[in-house]
Amino acid sequence: MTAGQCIDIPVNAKIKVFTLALLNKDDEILLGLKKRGLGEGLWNGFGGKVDPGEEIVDAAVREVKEECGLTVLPTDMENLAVIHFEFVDDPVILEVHVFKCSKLAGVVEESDEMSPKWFPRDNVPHSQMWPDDEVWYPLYLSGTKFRAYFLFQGYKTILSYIIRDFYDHTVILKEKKKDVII
Ligand SMILES: Nc1[nH]c(=O)nc2c1ncn2[C@H]1C[C@H](O)[C@@H](COP(=O)(O)OP(=O)(O)OP(=O)(O)O)O1
Repeated sequence: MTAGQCIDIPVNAKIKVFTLALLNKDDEILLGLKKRGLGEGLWNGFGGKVDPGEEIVDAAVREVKEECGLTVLPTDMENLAVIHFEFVDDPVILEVHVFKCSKLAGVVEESDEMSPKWFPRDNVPHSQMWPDDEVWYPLYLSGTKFRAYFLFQGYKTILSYIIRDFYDHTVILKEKKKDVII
């Protein structure tokens, strides 16, 4: 999906594309404690920037290998969501492509960037995760594909968000703090 296809951000917005992989085994999800960079100190899925010319799904596969040692195949990566994050006073909007995958090979290994750990899928440490995760996590659990837009003030406060059905763009969830215009 490109910026022009998202109805909640300006067509000419400056976009940086990222991946985020949610890896499942039985009733558990593998999260990594981020050791550095964006989201340091938070439990998160595995992912990062898409390199120039790289397919988004290939970037997702590469980041999984780099960050937790597991091997996944592009064909087993199911596109769950596209989430746009805007930060007040930052002209760059992050476009995060979220994949889920249950076919995992290899051994989980700690990396320079992430310390991985399995959690029960219905009991993840939301107080130590990005605040948006708590909003959309139920959709992941129910297997609902979605598109979302979050407006942040700093990295801890969500000013507004809107979550839409992936296919027909109908609004699933929406909230905004008073006085925020979206
Ligand atoms: N609000 C948010 N909620 C969330 O759950 N994940 C987010 C998020 N904002 C960003 N992310 C994810 C996307 C991506 O997987 C990760 C950030 O990627 P990084 O900065 O770690 O990229 P790279 O691994 O390419 O970085 P370097 O290797 O340090 O260049 O955080």
